[in-house]
Amino acid sequence: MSRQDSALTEHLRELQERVEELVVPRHCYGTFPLEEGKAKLFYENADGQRIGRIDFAHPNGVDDAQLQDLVEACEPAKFGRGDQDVLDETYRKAWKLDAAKFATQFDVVNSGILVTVRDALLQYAKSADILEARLDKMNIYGPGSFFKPHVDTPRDSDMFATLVIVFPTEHIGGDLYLFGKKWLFESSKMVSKDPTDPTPKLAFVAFYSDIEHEVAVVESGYRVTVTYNLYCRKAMDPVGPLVSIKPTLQEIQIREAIRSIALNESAMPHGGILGFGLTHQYPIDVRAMEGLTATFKGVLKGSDAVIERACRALGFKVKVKALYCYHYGPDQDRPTDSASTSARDESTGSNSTQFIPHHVRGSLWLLGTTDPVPTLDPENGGEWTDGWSPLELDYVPGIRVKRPNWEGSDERSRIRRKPVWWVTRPNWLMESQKAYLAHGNETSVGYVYGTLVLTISIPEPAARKKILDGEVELVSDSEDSVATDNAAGGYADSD
Ligand SMILES: O=C(O)CCC(=O)C(=O)O
Ligand SMILES: [Fe+2]
Repeated sequence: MSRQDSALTEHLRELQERVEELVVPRHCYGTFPLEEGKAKLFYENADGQRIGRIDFAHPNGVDDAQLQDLVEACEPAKFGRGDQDVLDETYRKAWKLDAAKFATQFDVVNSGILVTVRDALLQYAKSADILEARLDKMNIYGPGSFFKPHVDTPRDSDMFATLVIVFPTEHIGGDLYLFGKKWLFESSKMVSKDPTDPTPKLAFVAFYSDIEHEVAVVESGYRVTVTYNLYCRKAMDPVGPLVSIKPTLQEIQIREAIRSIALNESAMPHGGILGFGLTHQYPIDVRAMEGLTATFKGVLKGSDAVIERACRALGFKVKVKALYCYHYGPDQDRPTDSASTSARDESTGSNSTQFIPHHVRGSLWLLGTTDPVPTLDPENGGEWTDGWSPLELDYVPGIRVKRPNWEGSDERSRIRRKPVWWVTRPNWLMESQKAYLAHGNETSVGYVYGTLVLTISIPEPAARKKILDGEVELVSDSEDSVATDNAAGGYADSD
C-alpha cells in the first residue's frame, strides 16, 4: 500500500465511523389500550345497503361471526406489480376495504402514537416538519391469509413510512416480518387477551416503506388491520433563506472528517469522488423532468440529510444519483436503444428497466453484474474488493453514462472513468430491482423507488484548498454542470 493510499484510507475510516454513528431506527412499535366507546369500526356492506359494526373494546371480545361479516363486506386485496394492480393469491391472500367504505373511532392522532413514531423515525427532520398520517385501507387476514415479501408503494415524494394498526382479535400467526426475516412484530401475541389485564390493546408498528416486509400465514382466527401512509410535510418556511439552521454535532464531525481528507494533499492527489450509499430508498417521480440532484436537494431523509448538509457546507459539488442494475451478462449484446432496451428479469420475466424513464436514466449509474458492489478495501490499499478495479471494467460504480441514449456506435467514448471511494456501501441493487418490479401494495402511477447514492467531488489539492478557503464561489451542483471539477487532472467529471 502506498503512503498516499494509507493516508486516505485512515481518513476514510474515520469518516466511515462518523457516518455509521448516525444510524437511527427505521421502525418502531408498541401497544395502546382501548377504551370502551372509542374503538368501534363501522363499515359499509358489499352492496352499500347496510352498515356493520365491530367494537374492538368490547369486554367480551369480538367473535368470528362478526369478523366473517366484515370479510363479506370486503374485496380481495390486490397488490402492485410494476405499474399494474394484480390479484394473485399466491402472493397476497387477504381482504381489503378502501378508506371510503369504513370509519374507525380510534383516533391515531390523539392517541399519541404519531408522536412516538415521529420521535423514532424522524430524529433528524427539522422540528417544524409535520408528520401526517393518511388512512389508506383496512385489511382482514383470515385462516390461510398472508402477504409475501414486498415494499410499499410510494404515493408521493413526501411519503416515507407505513403505520399498521392491528386491532385486538384472537388469532394465531399473521405476524409481520421486517428486513427479510430479521425482525418479527408479533402482533398476534401483543393483541391477545392478557389474563392479568383485561383491557383490550391494539398493537402498532411503523416502518420506512422501503423496508422489505411480509405477513406470515394466519393459522387460525382473523387479524384486522388499518394502514396509514405517513408523510413528512415541510412546514411553510418560517425562516428566511439567510437564517441558517444550527448543525448538529454529528453533522460537524462528518464535515470535519471530510475537510481533513481534503486538506491532506497526499490523499486523492488527482482529486476523486467520495460516495455514500444512502440509507433510505426514495420515491422517484418518473414524470419529473429535473435531474435527481435537484429533485432531492433538501428532501433527503434522516441520516442521509445530515450527510448531505455536511458535504454541501464545505462547498464541494454534491450530487444524488440512482443505482440500478442492467442485467446483461458478458455474452449478451449490450443494449442499443434506451427506450426499448432492457434485459429480461429471470424471476419475474419482466423488464428490468421499463419503469425508468429516459431522462432519469441519464443520471443513473450502470452496473453490469450482480456481484457485490466493489468497495474500498483498506487491507488492500484502497483497491476495489472482489478483484475489481474501477479502471478495468466498463460498468462499475464510478462510471457514469454520459448520455441517456445508447444509440450510435462508439459507446465507449461516452463513458468517462472516475474512481469512487465508497465511504458507505450503496444499498445493494437487488433492492432497487425489486422495488421497480414489484411494489407490494397497490400501485400509484408515477413513482418508483431508487437506491440512491450521494457523491461529493473532491478536486485536486490546489483547487480544493481554494474552495475550502472560500476563494471560489460554491460550485454549482446542477445535474448538467460539467466544467467545475475538471481541474482534477485526468479525472474528468463524467457529466
Ligand atoms: O398487516 C401488516 O402487518 C402489513 C401489511 C402490509 O404490508 C401492507 O398492507 O402493505
Ligand atoms: Fe406492505
